Amino acid sequence: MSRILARDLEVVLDGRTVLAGVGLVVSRGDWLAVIGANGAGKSTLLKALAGVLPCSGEVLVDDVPVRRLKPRERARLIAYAPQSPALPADMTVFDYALLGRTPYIPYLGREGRADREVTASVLERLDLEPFASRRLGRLSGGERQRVVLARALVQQAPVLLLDEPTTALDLGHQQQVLELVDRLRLADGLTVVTTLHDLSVAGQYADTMTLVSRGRVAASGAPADVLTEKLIDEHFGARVRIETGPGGRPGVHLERPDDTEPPASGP
Ligand SMILES: Nc1ncnc2c1ncn2[C@@H]1O[C@H](COP(=O)(O)OP(=O)(O)OP(=O)(O)O)[C@@H](O)[C@H]1O
Repeated sequence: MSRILARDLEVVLDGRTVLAGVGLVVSRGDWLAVIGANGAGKSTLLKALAGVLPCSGEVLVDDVPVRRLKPRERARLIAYAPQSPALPADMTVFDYALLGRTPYIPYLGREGRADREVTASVLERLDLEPFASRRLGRLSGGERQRVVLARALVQQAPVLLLDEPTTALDLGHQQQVLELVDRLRLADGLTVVTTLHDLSVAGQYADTMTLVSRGRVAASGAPADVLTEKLIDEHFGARVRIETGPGGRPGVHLERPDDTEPPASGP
C-alpha cells in the first residue's frame, strides 16, 4: 500500500508549458480519477507521476522520490498503462503480458514458473486466456487495450496508473475491468490513479477527483465536489444535469439544448 504525493509539477514540451504548479495527494488504497477536457494535460500528468517524462517538481511514493529510483525499483512500485502504446505486432499476448514480470527477473535470467502463473491468472481474469497465443497485430482495439492493462497488472506493483483504461471497451468489458481494478484495490490495497473521460464512470469508482484544465488543477476533492454542473460547464463547455445516486455518488447526464422555445420571429 502506497501513498502518492506530487508537488508543483511542471512539464514543458516543445517549448510549451503543458503542466504548471500541479499537486495532488492520493492516500494508500484510494482511487483518484483525473478528469479534464481534451488536451488539458491528463496524460501528461500521468506520465509525470509514472516518472517516464522529464518534469520539474516532485513525485513521492511513500516519501521516496520517484526520480531517485532505478528503473527496476520504480517498476516494482509503479505500474503504468499508457493510453495507446505501440505494440510489437508479432509478439504473442502471453509474451507481452509476461513483460510485466521483467522487474522481478534477474539480469540474464529467465522468467520462472511463478511469473508464468501470475501472467496466466491475469489473462484469465481479463477474459484474455483464449487469446494467449494470438499475435498482438491481430487483435481488436478493445482486446489490445485489455492486453496493455494485463501487462500492468502482471507487474503487481502497489501503485497503478491507468491512462483511459476503458475507452475502447464495450460496456461489459468496461465494467469487468473497472470492477477488477476496484477488487484489487480493496483486496491488495493498490493505490490507483486513472484518467477517465466518462465522468459518470469516474464518479462511480473514484474516491477523489482532480479536474485539470489548461495544465493546472482547477478543482479537486470528493466526486460530488468536482462533478458539479458549474465546473463541467466552465471546463468542458458542456451542459449537464447531475443526479445523486446510491452512496451519494454523482451521475452526470448530458442535457440537450432546449429547442422547445418558439423560433424568434423574423425581421
Ligand atoms: N510531445 C509533445 N510536444 C508538444 N506538445 C505536446 C506533446 N504531447 C502532448 N502535447 C500537448 O500537451 C497538451 C496536453 O496533452 P495531454 O495528452 O496530456 O492531454 P490530455 O488531457 O490527456 O488530452 P486527451 O483527453 O485528448 O487525451 C496538449 O495540448 C497536447 O497537444
